[in-house]
Amino acid sequence: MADAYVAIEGDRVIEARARAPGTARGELVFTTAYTGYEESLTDPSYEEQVLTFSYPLIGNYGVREERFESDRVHPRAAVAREMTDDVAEWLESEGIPAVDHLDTRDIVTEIRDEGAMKCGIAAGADVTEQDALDELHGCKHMSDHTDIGAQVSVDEVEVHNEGGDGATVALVDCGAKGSITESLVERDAEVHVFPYDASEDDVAAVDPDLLFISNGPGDPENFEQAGELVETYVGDVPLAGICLGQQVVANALGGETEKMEFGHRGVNQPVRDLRSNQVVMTTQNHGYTVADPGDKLDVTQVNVNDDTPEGLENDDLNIITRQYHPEANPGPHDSLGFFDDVLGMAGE
Ligand SMILES: NC(=O)CC[C@H](N)C(=O)O
Repeated sequence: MADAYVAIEGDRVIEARARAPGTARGELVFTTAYTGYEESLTDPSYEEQVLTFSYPLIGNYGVREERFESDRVHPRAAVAREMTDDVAEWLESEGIPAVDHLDTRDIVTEIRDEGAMKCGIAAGADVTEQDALDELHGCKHMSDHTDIGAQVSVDEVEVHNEGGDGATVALVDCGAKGSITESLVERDAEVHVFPYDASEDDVAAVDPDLLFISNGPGDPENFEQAGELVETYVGDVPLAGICLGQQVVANALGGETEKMEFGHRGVNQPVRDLRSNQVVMTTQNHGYTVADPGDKLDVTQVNVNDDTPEGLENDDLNIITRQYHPEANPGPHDSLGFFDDVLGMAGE
């Protein structure tokens, strides 16, 4: 008998097996990644989402903290065809409901047909279908999480590699993956991690060589202050952005973003560089995209599958942004050169 339920839009309820108990709600999305479940589950970009793994077995190489991208699990719940005890126990210890033994192909097909949708989850011995439906009915649209930055950002400035020989980077933490800081520190940068709502004066105090807007959850339009920093510094300081960072930069410089039908999440998204004509395989996790880059930014890279902008640049203003995750955890590592390029703009 089922001891877990997933309720999706249209009030359809799917039966499952509870792997970690509890109730939760969030935007139902899927990733096609076959490795990197620890990285995905600790990626702050998944805040307020319920993550379905389309790969049928999740957890076959254990759970190791060194692969975490932040200090907690961010999706509100996890859904898999089969989840190992390691992962289930980890999620239970984090208080995150998890379910398996359901047809994840069915869920993926539903999302592909109908788009990313709200869902409710109830798992554990005492739950009912109605508990999952109640969660579904209480679920908000992603864009309505207007202060989502506060849920994922540092509260105070953190400095990494103080006194480092390289560039001074102001990284605006909109929900940054830890490996972005690591990639910069590995290249000798002194990284000042700022709260998502840092002011112009906060940033000016460190006299940065590079302003870097991180990845993060939800709608980029809800990160107004980061956009204001971009408007303030454009032309004076080189600018870089990853994922939500690309979207924030585009919005701030006269472009526009929009919600995609179900987004890109996985580790084998092909991206073509329009200048070199080279294709790289990339890690991705986004549900919004740049619909119009505005007149200050050129689209320099596109997704091979659907032509959406994957890279925006302005050589005169020293701006490079990427929609995918060049820090590449869990990989593939094709695009790590991005960090050399952005630090190159900063004079390194
Ligand atoms: N990984 C990210 O930064 C995601 C960006 C944004 N929240 C989106 O879904 O498009």
